[in-house]
Amino acid sequence: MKQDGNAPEDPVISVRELTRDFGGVRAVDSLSFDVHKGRITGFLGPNGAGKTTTLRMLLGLTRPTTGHAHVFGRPYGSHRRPARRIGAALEGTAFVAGRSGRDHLRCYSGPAGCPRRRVDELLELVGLAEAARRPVSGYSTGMKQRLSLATALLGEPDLLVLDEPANGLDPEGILWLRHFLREFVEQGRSVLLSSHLLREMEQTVDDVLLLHRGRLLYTGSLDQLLQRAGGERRDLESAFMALTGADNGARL
Ligand SMILES: Nc1ncnc2c1ncn2[C@@H]1O[C@H](COP(=O)(O)OP(=O)(O)OP(=O)(O)O)[C@@H](O)[C@H]1O
Repeated sequence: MKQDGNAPEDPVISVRELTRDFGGVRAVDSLSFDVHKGRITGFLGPNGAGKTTTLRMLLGLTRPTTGHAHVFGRPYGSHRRPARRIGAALEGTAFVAGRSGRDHLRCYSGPAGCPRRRVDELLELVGLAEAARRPVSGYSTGMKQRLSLATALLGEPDLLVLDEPANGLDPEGILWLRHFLREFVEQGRSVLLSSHLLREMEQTVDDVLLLHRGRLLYTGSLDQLLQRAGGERRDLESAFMALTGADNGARL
């Protein structure tokens, strides 16, 4: 039976021929891919590859030049209560400097349809309970990442869309994030995360969308990509280099 336009076998995200130009610059070039339920999908590529622009189009924040991006079978903006289905944390989230982490979450809890008591549960979950009453201006980058994640979780979404969630996290934080995301998808939910940190993501993702200069180089499982990479070092960086040509100056 179809639910909200999305049968179990349907992709959680479907992107078709998605393109975005900024003036003369083609930031995203004819992307087509699907993201599947119960998987952690890594949207990977070097700085400037077009990851953030794509995620912004997915979330209805940037208009595509052509093509479309659907979440649960329809554009993000046409969901009645998007935060109940899709939790998003994009880079550069603005926080009101003097506001505490707890008050930040409380402000967003109403629009997300979340009871206020859940705010304290979420602060505990992301490891910010002790810092909850301190102003966000005093938070480290990693603490802000945790707060962004908690904000994305307010609506108890089925899908998390995270832009560079590992940035600013220390090794312990990255390990924590990895475990958290694994538990999240084991509940039948899904994650799309962007990152330029290929080594970190190799330990985290199930599926890979490899992006370079706005174009998709690979879409499929991490295992298949590593198999294809061949060579002595079967890792994501080598696979990326093999797909782009090792001497093309791509910076990771
Ligand atoms: N608002 C904008 N105006 C003009 N150019 C833009 C704009 N947003 C992005 N771009 C350009 O589009 C390209 C892709 O940028 P984007 O931020 O999507 O890449 P990214 O893969 O997310 O990079 P990073 O890992 O550095 O965040 C870059 O060349 C960038 O300069």
